[in-house]
Amino acid sequence: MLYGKPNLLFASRSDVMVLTPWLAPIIWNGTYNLDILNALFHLRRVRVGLTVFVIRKYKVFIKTLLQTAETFFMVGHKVHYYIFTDDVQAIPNLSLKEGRHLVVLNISGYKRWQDITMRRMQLIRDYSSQKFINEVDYLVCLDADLKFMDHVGVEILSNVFGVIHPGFFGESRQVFTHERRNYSAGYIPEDEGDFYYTGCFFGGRVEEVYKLTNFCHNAMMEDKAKNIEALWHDESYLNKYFLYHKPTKLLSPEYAWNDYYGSPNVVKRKRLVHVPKDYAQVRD
Ligand SMILES: CC(=O)N[C@H]1[C@@H](OP(=O)(O)OP(=O)(O)OC[C@H]2O[C@@H](n3ccc(=O)[nH]c3=O)[C@H](O)[C@@H]2O)O[C@H](CO)[C@H](O)[C@@H]1O
Ligand SMILES: [Mn+2]
Repeated sequence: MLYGKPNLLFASRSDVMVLTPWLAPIIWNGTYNLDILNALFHLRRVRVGLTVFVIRKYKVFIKTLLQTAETFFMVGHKVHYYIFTDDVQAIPNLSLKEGRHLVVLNISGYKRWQDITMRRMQLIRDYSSQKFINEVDYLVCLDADLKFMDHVGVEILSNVFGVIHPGFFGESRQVFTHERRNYSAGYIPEDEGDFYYTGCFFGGRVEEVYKLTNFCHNAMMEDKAKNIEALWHDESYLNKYFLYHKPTKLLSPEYAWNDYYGSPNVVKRKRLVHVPKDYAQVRD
């Protein structure tokens, strides 16, 4: 493996935080050498599962997500796409590159969009212990209304990782839309919270994703028994999990961009971007 020697007296980025106070790397463009990482993960023959849910009208998003993933996601590595859907026929049968597989998982779905988004935690948990654990090393869990526009590879992989929401990376705790009702299982006190993490992208080793999704699902069920729902649903419970079980790697907002937030200087590449959607159209 040939590459330039790392220089201890040179900071890869001086404009952003690249290491959290609990010593987890924050992945920004320019902070890593992809050749080194690819070589290490190839030696481990890493297998990556990507989960996505397309229930009811969200089927319109799947083709773009898969097509762009074939170009930009984990190129050269083994990939399993796990598509959870209520309509197997609607999933396009794309021809995939070598070492990449499409697995369509038939589920029944829920009526309310809030339940569809929250119940992803329960389903990912259950499939993690019954299936994913036997087939892949890492899971990457994504929203459907996304498209890859640039490289997303093994630099994201770690025991458990989260992505900093593009709307809040410069904000104070008061601005974070954490759940603030102390009787909710998603509650985060006003003087706690590190970052605001997006619900659209998280992952890690299958065992860790099992723990994360189990926590979030149980928290949601606790609230449901009290007839409440956290402010931003699964995203709120995810933020609660990450507060007390800190992610071992964080991805910068490059990994969950939304053009609504323009083009700030610190964001050099927009890797995974939201596809604009008409809420009235897709959510019934
Ligand atoms: C960018 C971001 O932070 N996204 C989060 C945010 O809103 P979003 O507005 O991005 O949520 P969304 O409408 O994309 O729903 C989340 C996901 O659930 C699935 N789905 C939803 C409805 C439906 O009828 N069919 C279906 O398949 C689909 O995979 C979708 O991408 O808040 C949600 C909870 O409120 C989730 O935490 C999302 O991850
Ligand atoms: Mn979304």
